[in-house]
Amino acid sequence: MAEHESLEFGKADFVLLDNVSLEDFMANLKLRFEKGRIYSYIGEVVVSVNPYRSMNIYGRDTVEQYRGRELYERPPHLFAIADAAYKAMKRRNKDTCIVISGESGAGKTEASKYIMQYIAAITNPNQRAEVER
Ligand SMILES: Nc1ncnc2c1ncn2[C@@H]1O[C@H](COP(=O)(O)OP(=O)(O)OP(=O)(O)O)[C@@H](O)[C@H]1O
Repeated sequence: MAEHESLEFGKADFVLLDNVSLEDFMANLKLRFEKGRIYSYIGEVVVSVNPYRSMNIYGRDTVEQYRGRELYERPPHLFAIADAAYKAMKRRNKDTCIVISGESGAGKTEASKYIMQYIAAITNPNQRAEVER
């Protein structure tokens, strides 16, 4: 069983909840957060909880785990969404967007920075200069 499927960390995707109620949603979110899992999915949407502490989950090694993978192959992460958007953009040759929503202080700006960092890391050096610009 993959690490992110282990029940020890709660359900990685809220669509797998047996009973969809606010109580069960919050209990799963809390369990995951307490185990250091700040990201979860609702299908193709990432739910993020602001950890307010530095997490060692955005490094080069993590980038490599997500590069070119499908969404459900790895534990929920912003990098999985970034990769899916990048792949969709290349496949369709059309602009793509990622919608980030949440209340003030939820971590939207940080999330957008990690997404851009990921895109910069996986594009080739010529494109990277343009992404960084
Ligand atoms: N992934 C993260 N890891 C660690 N700390 C984080 C993370 N995301 C947010 N934070 C912390 O929370 C603070 C607020 O996050 P951020 O500025 O991204 O919120 P925001 O949703 O853009 O807020 P606003 O809507 O008010 O601009 C950051 O300065 C940082 O300290």
